[in-house]
Amino acid sequence: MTPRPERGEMVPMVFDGAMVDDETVAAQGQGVPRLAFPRWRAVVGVAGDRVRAAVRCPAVVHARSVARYRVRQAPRDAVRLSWFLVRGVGRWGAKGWRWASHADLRADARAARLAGDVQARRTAQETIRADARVRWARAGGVVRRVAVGAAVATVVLVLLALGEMVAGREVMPGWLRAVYAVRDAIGHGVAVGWPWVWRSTVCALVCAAVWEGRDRTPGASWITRPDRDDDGSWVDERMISKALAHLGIAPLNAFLRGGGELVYTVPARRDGDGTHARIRLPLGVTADMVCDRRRVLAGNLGRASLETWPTTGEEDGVLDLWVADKGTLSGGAGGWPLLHEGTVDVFDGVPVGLSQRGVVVAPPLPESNWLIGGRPGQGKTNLLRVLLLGAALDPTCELWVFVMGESPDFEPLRPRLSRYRMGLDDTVAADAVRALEDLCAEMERRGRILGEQPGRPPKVSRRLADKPALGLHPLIMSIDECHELFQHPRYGKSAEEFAVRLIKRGRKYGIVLLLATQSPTKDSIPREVTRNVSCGAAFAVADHIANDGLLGSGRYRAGIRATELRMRTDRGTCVAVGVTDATFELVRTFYVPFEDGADLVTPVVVRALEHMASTSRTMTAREPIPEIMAAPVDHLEDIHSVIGDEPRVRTQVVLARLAAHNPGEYEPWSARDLRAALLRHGVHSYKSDGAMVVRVADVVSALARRPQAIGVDEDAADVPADDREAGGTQGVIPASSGRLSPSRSLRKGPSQGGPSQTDDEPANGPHRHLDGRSADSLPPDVGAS
Ligand SMILES: Nc1ncnc2c1ncn2[C@@H]1O[C@H](COP(=O)(O)OP(=O)(O)OP(=O)(O)O)[C@@H](O)[C@H]1O
Repeated sequence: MTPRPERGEMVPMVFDGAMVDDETVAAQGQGVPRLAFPRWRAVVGVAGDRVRAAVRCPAVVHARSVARYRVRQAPRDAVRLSWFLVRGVGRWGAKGWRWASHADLRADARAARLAGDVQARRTAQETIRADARVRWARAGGVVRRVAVGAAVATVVLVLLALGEMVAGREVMPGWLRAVYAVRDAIGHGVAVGWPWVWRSTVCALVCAAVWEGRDRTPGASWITRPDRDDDGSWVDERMISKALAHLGIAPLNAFLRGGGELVYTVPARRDGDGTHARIRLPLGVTADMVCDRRRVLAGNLGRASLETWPTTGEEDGVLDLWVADKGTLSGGAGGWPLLHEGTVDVFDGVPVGLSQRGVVVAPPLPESNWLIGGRPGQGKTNLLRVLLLGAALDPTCELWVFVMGESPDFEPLRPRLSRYRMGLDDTVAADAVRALEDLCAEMERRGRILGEQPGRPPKVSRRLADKPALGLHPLIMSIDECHELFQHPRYGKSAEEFAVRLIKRGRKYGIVLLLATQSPTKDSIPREVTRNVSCGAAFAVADHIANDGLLGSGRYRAGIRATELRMRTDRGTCVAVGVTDATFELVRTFYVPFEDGADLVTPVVVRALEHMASTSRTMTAREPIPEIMAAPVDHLEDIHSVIGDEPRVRTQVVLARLAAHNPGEYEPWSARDLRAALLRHGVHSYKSDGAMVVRVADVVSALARRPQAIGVDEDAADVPADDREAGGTQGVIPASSGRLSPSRSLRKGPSQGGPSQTDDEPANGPHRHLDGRSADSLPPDVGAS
């Protein structure tokens, strides 16, 4: 008995055990089987792995699933085949009866009688009679030929038999013996082959009857199709027809129920990572009716909605269907092919992503303008950055970037940009509009230069772009969050006007506009812009308005829908039009990270700059021409001129006259703007007869008081530096563009709040002088010289 432990004393617990010595251990060890042939086991293991891999390969898995399915379905198939046989014989009977009774012609005659069409009825009856006569004549001819043939054969056989009876074959001449040999061979062949002939005839008839009685419902199948629980289900015409038959479209259902068969103008065939088919739909059915039921169609085909793309073909009644292989669209596009090496020719194309077919989408930049949009955080900026990085790797491209918001997304590109502004303040909008205006002027210049070239080439080509003296290099301007610019109360209208001009006409001149927005509605992006851009890229959007705003009107109805893209899940994937010859592409964009400390953009920019430094084919090899600046507007002078000699004028009248005098500048002005402009010069407005007025004497004395510094914006001069609107990020000239000559300002700096030079700007900085004049890399107007 175990003694009871004292309270608090530690006692070891024993569960079970036995004492063993070394000999016992050695003896037990001998009983354990040892690995006699480890190498053999390794060989068997490798072979086993190979067999397992082969068994798991898709073709074998597919074959196994078909075989399993067939075995499962065998009893059902036997019953169905019997039923087909009976139904086939029945159908033959019915056909025979219709033929014998001239049922089709009689139906025509009946229809003509009901319609009261005597002539048609008479024609049908005559046709029946003539048909019957021809038939009997033909049957008589056949019977006659058979009877004559049988009689001749019988006579020949009887004569041969008699001849053989009267005289033995031995005495017959050689040729006659040969005739008897042929007769015997034929007789023998018939005796041996007859049981097989009738058996195979019966088999053929049964097969033909089963075929005749087969199920003709669309998608009906009983030979090779496994059911949908097979995870490798594929798409063929039968599956498509079956899926279409269950969409709930009444005219389509009626057509298929009536035994109609859909016409596949392009039969289902492999197309990239999916299957493509083109189907002519029956009367009363249009492709957009199918597009509207896309989710049901996807479900019927066993695919996700994003994997099923029904679109309108070349006619409304033609359905273009592309179905992705299961799961192929869920992976990203992978790394950008130019991330670590390579250069770009923008005339050949910039790789931006993979299409639904798994091929690289690389649209050329010249002759196109882009509108990129979608809900926040879906990858617009990344796509814009990829396009710009691609262009940066072409040393002949000049890049301008404007970001209408506080966002560092394009900071790493800065050294490669000729103009760069970022920020929310008005000066950024002002500079963006000025850049658009400059591009319009540049477009005119390029038009002249092209006209002077031998053969008057219609557009800028690679060859012309490579001639530095002409200054026809690709000029790419990008505006991120462009809705902010187009909706700007002061600059929006001018921005719209210039942008529309550029989009409509810049195409030929190597000038490209890249616009990105979160808000592609008709209020935020001018209609003329959405209508005329050639490339639209829509990431996940909320509704058909945004969809059509980006991709062009009617696209949603035609089934080209970015509304199907899911927020977050499909981040980086967009529906794009105009980027290839196809009606649309589902592009999984390449991702070049610039976030959370990861920056793969900078190395590409460094590479681009190094490439520019090492080649003579750069846009900076040309002589620059200065930025064409907006003419300064002298508000006080303008106010004075519209007041004229009147002692005092109501502010509303001053505003109206100013708007008439310079609509671009003053149309957006409100009474508050006018008051602020006057106050900057110490001029107050007063109330007189219940209305606010401006007195001419005050304006004249303010004019006399103000400094006469030439080239200094007097508004800015009146305002203490600290009170001025914070300037956005200044534009910079690429580091490698040190050859730029000093600017030759055509006009004076901006009218108000022009960006001031900041201390932290790089030495080669924006090259913008304090008087608002700046250099840029546009070439000189050689056409004018
Ligand atoms: N092609 C892509 N592949 C993988 N992830 C991507 C891709 N494009 C974008 N993303 C992810 O989506 C995030 C948002 O991307 P991006 O900033 O380009 O979106 P956005 O639409 O411009 O957003 P916002 O409208 O807020 O500016 C990125 O930080 C990145 O994580």
